[in-house]
Amino acid sequence: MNETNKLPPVVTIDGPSGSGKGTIAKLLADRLGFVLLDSGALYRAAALAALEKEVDLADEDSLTEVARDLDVRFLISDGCLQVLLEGREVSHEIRMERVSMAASTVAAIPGVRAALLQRQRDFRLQPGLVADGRDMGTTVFPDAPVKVYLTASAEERARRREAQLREKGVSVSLRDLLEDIRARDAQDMNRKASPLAPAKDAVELDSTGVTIEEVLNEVLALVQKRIAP
Ligand SMILES: Nc1ncnc2c1ncn2[C@@H]1O[C@H](COP(=O)(O)OP(=O)(O)O)[C@@H](O)[C@H]1O
Ligand SMILES: Nc1ccn([C@H]2C[C@H](O)[C@@H](COP(=O)(O)OP(=O)(O)O)O2)c(=O)n1
Repeated sequence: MNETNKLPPVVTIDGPSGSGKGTIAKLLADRLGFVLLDSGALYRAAALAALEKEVDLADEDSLTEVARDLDVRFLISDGCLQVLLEGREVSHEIRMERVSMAASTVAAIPGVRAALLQRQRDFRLQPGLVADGRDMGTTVFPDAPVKVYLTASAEERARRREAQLREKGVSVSLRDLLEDIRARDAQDMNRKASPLAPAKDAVELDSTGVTIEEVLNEVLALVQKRIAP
């Protein structure tokens, strides 16, 4: 048995915004009793810290410093992920649209990604990890036995976001949401450092018109096949 075989197993779920990564990762982690890593929350917390410190989003050195010094903690409370930035609850704030776009901008900086790499790997604990993001299968956990690349059409993803926001009492035009999604896709896919792309050994699942339960069952079948029970 080599070192890799002794490490806890990882299921990576990468894909663009609104493809259902977070939903599937949470359900899967609950079902398997695995640890959950929402890597986007880490980039979002870094972006919020930068916005609050009024750091110029073009100043790569200062943003790298913000990421290195980031005081962020994740707690699970009543089954929900709570994000604490310098001890303050920011779970809702980091999901705001201005933070989403800033997170995508901050995440394109190689120094920021390097500063957050080990923190993500530290989530790999027994009995296993489910990690969602953009580069979980390509860069952070390249040896993961199960890699999923989840997609859905941009229109469907915008509709999902609209429904999600409507539920929170926020009304946003579908056209604006579609524009935001396309802008973020382009930024995340075209950057040099760990761009959003399927790992060579990832299984690609298109969730357009597919229910959450059906996606979950497909991923569970992969887990059963590739991770020894
Ligand atoms: N297969 C699916 N069919 C319909 N709605 C979905 C599906 N997967 C996720 N959703 C819904 O879409 C929204 C965005 O999902 P989320 O998991 O936050 O996406 P991501 O983490 O990829 O940005 C949520 O409201 C979620 O309930
Ligand atoms: N592993 C990751 C996770 C997120 N990011 C960046 C790129 C994304 O646009 C932002 C926000 O990610 P997040 O997964 O929270 O976004 P969505 O829920 O998919 O809308 O962070 C990244 O570069 N690498």
